[in-house]
Amino acid sequence: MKPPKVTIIGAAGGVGSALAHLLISAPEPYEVALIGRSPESVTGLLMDAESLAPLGRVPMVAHGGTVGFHDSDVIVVAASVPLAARVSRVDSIVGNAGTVHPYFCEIAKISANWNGYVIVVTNPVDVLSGWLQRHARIDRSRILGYSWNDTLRLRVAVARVLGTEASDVSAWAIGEHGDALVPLLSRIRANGTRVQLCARRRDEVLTDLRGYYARWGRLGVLRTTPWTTAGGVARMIHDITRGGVPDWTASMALDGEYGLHDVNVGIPVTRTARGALSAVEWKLDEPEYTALRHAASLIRQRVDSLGRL
Ligand SMILES: NC(=O)c1ccc[n+]([C@@H]2O[C@H](COP(=O)([O-])OP(=O)(O)OC[C@H]3O[C@@H](n4cnc5c(N)ncnc54)[C@H](O)[C@@H]3O)[C@@H](O)[C@H]2O)c1
Repeated sequence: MKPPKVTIIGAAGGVGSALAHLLISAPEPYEVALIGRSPESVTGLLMDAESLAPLGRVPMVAHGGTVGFHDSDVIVVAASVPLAARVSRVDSIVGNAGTVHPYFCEIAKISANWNGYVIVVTNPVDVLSGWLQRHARIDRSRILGYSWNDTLRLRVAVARVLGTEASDVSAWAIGEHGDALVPLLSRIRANGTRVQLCARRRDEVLTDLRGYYARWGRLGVLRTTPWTTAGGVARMIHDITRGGVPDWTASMALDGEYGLHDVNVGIPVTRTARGALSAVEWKLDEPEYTALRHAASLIRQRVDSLGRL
């Protein structure tokens, strides 16, 4: 059987190159097509990959292009303007919208019968995935914004206060990948058992989670978090192409879930009995609903501000 084809846009960047490396090193094979800002940036990656062969692996990786979108199983959008120190994710909206615009226009031309998926990583991720969703003919379950890092960080923060392993924690952060994040502290489980955090521990968890981006910014390194992000995207690609059951959130256009319509917000994703991906709808408490509506309203305004593709 032909391996799934993954096209990565922004392949020479931190996230793009880490993801390409994970995919070509994965136990299950992928055909990986790379698109960079310049052909040379991709040629450099291919020269690097070539020398892996004596280690026993001949990577299936090549130059990619927009003409290869229609036969890709997954298109990952991770191109961006150069990172700047201490700016919020939203500050890059105009520059990044301009960067992804030509690719989005090509994706918008893909037939509505296309069976592939788009994973948008470029920030602000909810806004850009929502912008694409508004203009592409692709089903909402097939355009996903990458927002799982917040949930992963929440699980780490909860594990820290409970003194347990992060892999034993089930906890979810939904809403915006940004300041309007909605951590669902009412749904925490550790080793399968419901956990009620005391006020002090809740504060510790929220300070840890909400302070992550600022702590990272203070390091002054012009780097995002490519290892977590590429690891998360690689897991999503695995689940998408190999029928796995998601344990992740993604920014997906809602169609009535949580009382919201036509807006991309981070929500937990599941696989239906018919195999499609769909949004999980949980009953939230009132402050969580209010926070989610606030996040949705901010995201919608920002998508509106971008106008037509
Ligand atoms: N959603 C998330 O959780 C998450 C996590 C990490 C990073 N990000 C975002 O992902 C994006 C990429 O992050 P990064 O760390 O890889 O940044 P980076 O600066 O290392 O990489 C961006 C790459 O895009 C390339 N690029 C620019 N214009 C291009 C074009 N027209 N065509 C193809 N490639 C082009 C650049 O040359 C660069 O190689 C950023 O917007 C970042 O904020 C999102």
